Amino acid sequence: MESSHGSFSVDGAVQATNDEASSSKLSCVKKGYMQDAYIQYFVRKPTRRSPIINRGYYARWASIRKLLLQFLEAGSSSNNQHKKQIVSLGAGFDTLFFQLQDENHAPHLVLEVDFKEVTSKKAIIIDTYEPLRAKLGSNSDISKEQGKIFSDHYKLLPADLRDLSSLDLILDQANIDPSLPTLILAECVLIYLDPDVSRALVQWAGKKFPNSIFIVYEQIHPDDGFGRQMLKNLESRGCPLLGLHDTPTLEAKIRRFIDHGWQRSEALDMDVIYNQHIDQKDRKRIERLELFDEFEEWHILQEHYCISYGINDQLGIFSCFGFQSREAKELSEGKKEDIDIHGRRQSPISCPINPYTAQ
Ligand SMILES: C[S@@+](CC[C@H](N)C(=O)[O-])C[C@H]1O[C@@H](n2cnc3c(N)ncnc32)[C@H](O)[C@@H]1O
Repeated sequence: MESSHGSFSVDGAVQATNDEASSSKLSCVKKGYMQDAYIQYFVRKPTRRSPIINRGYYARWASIRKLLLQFLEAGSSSNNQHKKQIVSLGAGFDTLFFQLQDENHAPHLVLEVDFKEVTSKKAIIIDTYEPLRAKLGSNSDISKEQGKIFSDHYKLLPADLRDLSSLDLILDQANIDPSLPTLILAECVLIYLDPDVSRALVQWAGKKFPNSIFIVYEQIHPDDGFGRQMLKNLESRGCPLLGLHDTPTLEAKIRRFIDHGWQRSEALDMDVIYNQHIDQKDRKRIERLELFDEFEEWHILQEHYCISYGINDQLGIFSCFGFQSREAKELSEGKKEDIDIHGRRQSPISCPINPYTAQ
């Protein structure tokens, strides 16, 4: 089918990146990097990935998981317990909803959005495998042809993210309440969109959700040797990183939020996140899983991925959300020992401390 916005080959190739992501996640799970009882159902031909790819996916999973848990905990100590929502844009075959159900962390509502080609396949798989279908609860309605699932706490709906009016429509269909604390996730998604489109999407979300965190995981630094090669590789596979030149630095990722209506924003590259913000014990555990000698490539690779987030906090529940500010708060409250990655004791710092924080 020809998309109204681009050629079949580009949309088809971008959709195929989801199969690759699922396959890499399964490879990680099989090697013991992380647990996910559900990703197996979404991968037809399991493939073993190299240690560097496995470690990269683990870093991505662990860092997003850390932010996600912060979001789910935010405001829980106050008298007004808020229902929470997750809206995953370009969710692909992500199994987050199913994992959170098992862990008793599931929020009030999870809405996943992707191209219809992807949501139809996801609906078929969920309908086929009982362990997935059972998680939807008894009150569920699956339409495989339309790529739609409606259940009490999980909705899967098709939309093209380039069409904001269709997004408005599906938020209504999914019964999303824009005033509730909402986590918007875009993992390896915005970078495939034209920069005008991703800016419009960021602005749309910022206006729509006054109490929200918008987390973006994607590539950065197109202008060095590694960055140019990364661009070339994806272009040759038919899915160019259309947004990379528009947001080539951490500052640019932050500006995309701040210039489009978000109250606060932070951005960190994955090398920093992996070294400083992922649980050290778990990092040590996964570093023993496979023989690993590609240290130089590893650092370069990680420097070319980043996480940025925008924060809208009308309710005042996200004041210490984020990698740096949250930890700084724990430090200043004496809940945590302030030791850097070299084991040196640091002086106390107050929240927030990220040099890239913009207000
Ligand atoms: C690399 S995959 C990532 C999937 C998932 N977020 C993850 O991290 O595993 C990118 C996903 O974004 C979706 N996507 C890209 N452009 C889109 C658009 N314009 N509308 C809807 N979905 C889109 C693709 O179909 C694909 O499933």
